[in-house]
Amino acid sequence: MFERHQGGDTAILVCLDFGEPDYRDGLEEFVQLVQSAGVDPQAVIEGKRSRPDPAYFAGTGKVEEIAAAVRANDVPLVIFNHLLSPAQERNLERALSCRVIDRTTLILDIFAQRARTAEGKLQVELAQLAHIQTRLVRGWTHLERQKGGIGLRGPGETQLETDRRLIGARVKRLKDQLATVQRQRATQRRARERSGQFTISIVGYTNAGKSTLFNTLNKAKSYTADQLFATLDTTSRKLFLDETHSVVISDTVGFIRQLPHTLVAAFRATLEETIHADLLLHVVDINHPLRDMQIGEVNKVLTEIGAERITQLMVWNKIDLKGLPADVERDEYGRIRAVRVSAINAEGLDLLRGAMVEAMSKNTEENTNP
Ligand SMILES: Nc1nc2c(ncn2[C@@H]2O[C@H](COP(=O)(O)OP(=O)(O)OP(=O)(O)O)[C@@H](O)[C@H]2O)c(=O)[nH]1
Ligand SMILES: [Mg+2]
Repeated sequence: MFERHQGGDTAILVCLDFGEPDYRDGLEEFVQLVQSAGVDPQAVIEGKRSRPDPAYFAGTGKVEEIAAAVRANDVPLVIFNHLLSPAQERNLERALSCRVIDRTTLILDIFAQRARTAEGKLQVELAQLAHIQTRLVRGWTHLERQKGGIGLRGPGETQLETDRRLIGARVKRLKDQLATVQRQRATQRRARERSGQFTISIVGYTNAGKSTLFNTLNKAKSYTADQLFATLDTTSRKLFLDETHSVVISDTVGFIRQLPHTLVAAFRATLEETIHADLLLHVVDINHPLRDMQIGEVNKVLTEIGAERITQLMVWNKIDLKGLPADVERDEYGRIRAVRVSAINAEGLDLLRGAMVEAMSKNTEENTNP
């Protein structure tokens, strides 16, 4: 249904949060996101959002600056690190004579490229359709002859009605298919619950090292990479913590700030594992300059999916990069707050296993003595 990204795309990036806190790091994350989508950034236009001209989002002078960069670099695409309304996108495309996409379309495209399982693909397509539906009012005709690349599917104006109907029908079919998958998952989960199996979900910001931790703990092979959103589908394994304790542990999709709502909604099925976990391992890159923001964003998404009450064990990862020792942090009551590890070197994983066993026994105590 969509033209897949062909690779080799080039783009001008626009980030208008200049002066906001964490501006530099946010920009760096944006560039990384764009590269994760397989797009080659040619230049970054920076600035502040313009108040007087909301239709353009950027003021007219800024739009001219972007247009000049588009011409100078001969790029077919401009990517904004912001959510754009359909009207803003349309106005900007007219003014710049090239495709304009927003942060949501960018993230959706990365997800579309990464989805591996049937379930993951269904969920991404559903999210894309939801995003497109709001954009179908726009005039596509001015771009009709351009081809390829992310964010572009070019039905002409006359196609609009047909497209709306087709999309509606497709959304319904996808939802039915997803419902089937969800029922299967629920059945599996109930079977696990009946067997009294303790379940743990690894959660965290994208690129924190969740899959690396999952692999090292399981010595299994799950896809890791230094790119954003390497993992999109939930993988679960049975893990023995010691002679007497075993758990089912799941690796999950990473979170990012401004994760599109449509995507969170679509990924509910995958995140079901997280909602029903007995314990969350919240993995954080201890060296990351934005780690506090990242923790906050992860907790925000957890609240959004109804998982905010599940006990969290913080895992400060990548201590090797700072030469920090593995360690367990406890609060004033002696409860474990966090464990410092290096997932890649398996440093501190014995401490982490111990902490998981402790959390398990706490949990059982609470359940038997309410
Ligand atoms: N130095 C160091 N690098 C690490 C460590 N753990 C993970 N990494 C690296 O960090 C990058 C991201 O690791 P992943 O395990 O794919 O991260 P993730 O959280 O699963 O990411 P997504 O699936 O994209 O959300 C990879 O390049 C890993 O090699 C660690 O303990 N130390
Ligand atoms: Mg991963």
